[in-house]
Amino acid sequence: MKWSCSDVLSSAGTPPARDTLVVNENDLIQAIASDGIIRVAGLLSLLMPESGGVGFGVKGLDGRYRLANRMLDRLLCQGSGRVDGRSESDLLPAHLREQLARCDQALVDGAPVASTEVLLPVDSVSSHCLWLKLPILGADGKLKSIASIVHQVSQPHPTTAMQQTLACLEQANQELRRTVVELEQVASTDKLTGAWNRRRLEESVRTEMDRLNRYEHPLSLLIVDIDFFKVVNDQHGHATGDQVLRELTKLLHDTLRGTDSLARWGGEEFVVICPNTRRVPAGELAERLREQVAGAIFPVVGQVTVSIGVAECSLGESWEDWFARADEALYQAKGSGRNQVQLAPAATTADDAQAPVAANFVHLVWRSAYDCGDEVVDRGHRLLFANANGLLSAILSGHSADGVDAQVDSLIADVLQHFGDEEKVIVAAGFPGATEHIVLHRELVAKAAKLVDEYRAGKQGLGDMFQFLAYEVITKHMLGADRQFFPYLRADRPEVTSIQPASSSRQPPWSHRLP
Ligand SMILES: Nc1nc2c(ncn2[C@@H]2O[C@H](COP(=O)(O)OP(=O)(O)OP(=O)(O)O)[C@@H](O)[C@H]2O)c(=O)[nH]1
Repeated sequence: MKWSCSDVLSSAGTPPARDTLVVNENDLIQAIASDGIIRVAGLLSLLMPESGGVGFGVKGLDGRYRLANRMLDRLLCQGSGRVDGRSESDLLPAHLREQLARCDQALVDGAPVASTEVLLPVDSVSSHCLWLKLPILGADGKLKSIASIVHQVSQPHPTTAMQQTLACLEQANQELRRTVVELEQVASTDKLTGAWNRRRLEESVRTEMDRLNRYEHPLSLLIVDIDFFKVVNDQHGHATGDQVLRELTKLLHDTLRGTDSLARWGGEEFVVICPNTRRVPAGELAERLREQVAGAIFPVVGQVTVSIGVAECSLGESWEDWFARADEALYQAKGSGRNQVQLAPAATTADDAQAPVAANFVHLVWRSAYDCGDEVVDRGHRLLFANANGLLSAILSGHSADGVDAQVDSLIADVLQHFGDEEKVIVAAGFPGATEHIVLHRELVAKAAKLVDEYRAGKQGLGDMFQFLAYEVITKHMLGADRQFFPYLRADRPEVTSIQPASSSRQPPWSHRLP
C-alpha cells in the first residue's frame, strides 16, 4: 500500500508544500521502530501502554492511521470501532479537522512539532485535550508519517472534576487562611517591637481568666516599666529609644516561658500574663526579668533598669481591678527607688469581696497579735477597726456627705468611749505611763476634732481626715503607744468598775456634734 503526503493534507484542503513522499507500510513500521528515524526516541514505549491515559497513533501520508493505541480509539471513536485505517476526516467534526490540518501543514513545512488544544467527547463528557503532532522522517530526512499524541488536560469524570475543584478550593482556602493569619498577626502585634499589642493581650486575658474562674488555675500579671525612659530619649534621641524598646522586648521574651504572653501596653510599659503562676513565683520571675535587664548592656545607652509590679488574679476579680492592683504595686516600686519588683498584696477572699469595703485598698484586718488580753480594751480596739472600715466603705461607695458625716460621728464617739474605757483600765492596772497616755489621747482627740471641723468647713480633704482617723488615731496608736501597757494588763488586775469614766471627766471638743 502506498500513501502520499497529499492525502494527509487533503483533509484541510491545503495543497502539498513539498514533494510527495512514497513509502510502503512495512517500511513505515520499520521506520517507527528505528531509533534512527524517530526523533522522539523512547517516547513510543512510554506512551503506548493503555493505562497511560495518553492516546498515541501514527498516520501515513495518506491521512489514514496505521497505528493507534486503545486510548486513541477511546478519544476518537467514543467506544465504537477503532482508529486504525481511518482518517481524522472520518473521525472528527469539521472544525477539529481544520485545526489538525493546520498542525499537519506546520510539520510538512518543517516544524519539529505542532500542537493544538481540542475538545473531545470522552465517556460522553467534553474533555480538553492537548493534541501533539510529531513528524516521522525517513533516513533521507524527509517526512514519512505523522505521530499523534493526545493527552487529556482536564479529567472528564464528574467525581474527578469535583475533586479537582475541591483541591482548588482547598488551595485557595489555605492561601486565604495564610492571609488571615498574616493579617491577624499584623493586627495583633506592636509594629515597633513585634510583641503583642494591647488588643491581643486583652483577648488572651479573657480566656485565661475564664480558666481561672472555671478550673481555679492561678494567673498572675506583671507590669514592666522602663525607668527614666524619658532621659534615654532626651539624651540619645527617639531612634535610640526605639532601639532600646526592641532590645528590651527581645530580652524579656527570651527570659519568659512559651506559655507566658508579653505585650507592649504602650510607651515604655509592657505587660506579661503568666498562666498557672501564683503570686510568689510570679514575683520570682519578675525579679529574674529585672536582673536580666539590669545586667544587660544596651547599644548606645548602656544600662537600663525596669520597675515591675506583680499581682495574682483572684477568683471573680475583674480585669480592671486586677490590673489596678499590679499598677499600684508598680507605682510603689517606682516610689521606692525604681529598679525593683513589688508584689501587690494577695487579693481578698470571696467573703471579703462581699464586704462593702474595698478590701485590697486599706481594709484594716484585725489580728490576734493585737489582743492585749483585756476584754474591754480588746473589744474597743476591734470596734474601732470595724468603724474605720465602715467609714472607708462610706467614702469609697460614694455615700452622700451626710452618710460620711454620720460615719465620722459614729467613729469619733467610739474613739471617745474606747479611750475612756482604756484609761480606766490602765490606771487600774497601775501602768506607770498612764498619765502620759491619757495626755496622748487628748492630743489625738483634739487634732481629730480640728481636722473634722476643717473638713466640714471645706478646708480639709476627706482623704486626709480619714488617714488621720484610721491610721494616727486607731492603727498607729494602738500598735505603738498602747503596746506599752500590755504587760500591765493581767487577769489579777484590780477591778475597774470603781474608776470614774474618763469621758465624763473631759469635754470632747466636738461633743456638740455627737449623738
Ligand atoms: N523612643 C520612644 N519613646 C517612647 C515611645 N513611647 C513613649 N516613649 C517615651 O517614653 C517616655 C516616658 O516618660 P515618663 O512617662 O516620664 O517615664 P520615665 O521617664 O520612664 O520615668 P519613670 O517611669 O517614672 O521611671 C516619654 O519620653 C515618651 O516620649 C516610643 O514608642 N519610642
